[in-house]
Amino acid sequence: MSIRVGIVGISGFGGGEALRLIASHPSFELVYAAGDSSAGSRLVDRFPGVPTKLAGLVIEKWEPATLPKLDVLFASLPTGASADALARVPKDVKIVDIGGDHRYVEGWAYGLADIWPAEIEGRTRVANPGCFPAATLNALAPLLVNKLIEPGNIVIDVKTGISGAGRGGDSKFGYAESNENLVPYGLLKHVHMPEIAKTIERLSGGSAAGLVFTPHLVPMTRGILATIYCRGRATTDECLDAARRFYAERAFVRVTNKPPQTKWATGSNLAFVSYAADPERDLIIAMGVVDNLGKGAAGQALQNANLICGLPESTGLDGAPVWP
Ligand SMILES: NC(=O)C1=CN([C@@H]2O[C@H](COP(=O)(O)OP(=O)(O)OC[C@H]3O[C@@H](n4cnc5c(N)ncnc54)[C@H](OP(=O)(O)O)[C@@H]3O)[C@@H](O)[C@H]2O)C=CC1
Ligand SMILES: CC(=O)N[C@@H](CCC(=O)OP(=O)(O)O)C(=O)O
Repeated sequence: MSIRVGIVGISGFGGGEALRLIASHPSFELVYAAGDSSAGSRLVDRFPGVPTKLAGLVIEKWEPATLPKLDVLFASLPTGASADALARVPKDVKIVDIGGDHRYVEGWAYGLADIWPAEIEGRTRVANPGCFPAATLNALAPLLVNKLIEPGNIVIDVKTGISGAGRGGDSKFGYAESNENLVPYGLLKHVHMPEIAKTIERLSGGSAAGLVFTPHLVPMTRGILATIYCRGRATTDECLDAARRFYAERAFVRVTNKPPQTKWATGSNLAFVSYAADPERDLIIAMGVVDNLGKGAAGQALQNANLICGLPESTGLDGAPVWP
């Protein structure tokens, strides 16, 4: 069965990763590519290594009124640039929005594919979580659901690779500014705080009022490591056991005894979670690792597309990570 898919924002980092994954997906056929300044280029001009079958596909100027017949559209546009345009996409085209415009918006499923796949199946509009929520919520979910931590007292410290900012990102993310540099940003008000807080509240039934979230840019291309400080009396083994039970049927979340490393996930849709706890100090440290372009963007987007198309969720996503 061939499922006709399109990508708008294909020249960007998220769209380019969606292209890479779709190119080897057994059921998805890429028939439409769109963008803005890249319109008119063939895929091979932007991606010299693209498989031959896709090389001649021409990137079109993004215009929802002129879409070809599509089953699924992946939107990977700057946050703020997709809401109006996606509202004009015909209802029979399923959409997975990788950007931030539809998270916790009426009519859209919040696509935490490893945590509530049943809420995504059968939907036609899915908002992919942000890259930081993807890393942190997979680590927190087993603790929150099993009431092992206080939902109102969580401190999240996150490190991200530079590709998280996109290729259209601010020039302050150039090599000279980023190499051998560590940069905290978005303190106290990062845009991902509301979706993290809402999900903590949904999973725990309590308030996330004390949430602290601080991201840092680190000089690597891909990867996110979230180190999350929580209050709770469980032991390390109890946290690991809770996570192993919670993810027993899930294909993409690996629970590890060792603290996870960003390279474990590179190029994959995997999420790694682990825990270290000291009950006497009322302290649980949860750790989560993803590739920001994998589980943090295009990988989870394809997992969500599989779910809404009625395919096994791992279809086209079970390749091993890149190592080293
Ligand atoms: N990078 C990451 O790790 C993650 C990104 N995201 C989100 O995904 C979205 C895309 O991010 P990312 O790929 O990094 O960004 P990039 O800056 O790398 O790419 C942006 C893309 O959007 C296209 N675009 C911009 N404006 C328009 C427009 N008006 N009409 C049509 N196309 C347009 C650009 O096309 P052109 O080149 O043709 O102008 C380009 O393909 C953002 O919302 C981002 O926040 C989410 C999770 C992780
Ligand atoms: C390094 C960097 O800048 N990362 C981005 C997160 C990327 C992402 O997930 O963005 P959306 O929520 O807009 O989809 C940021 O902090 O805003």
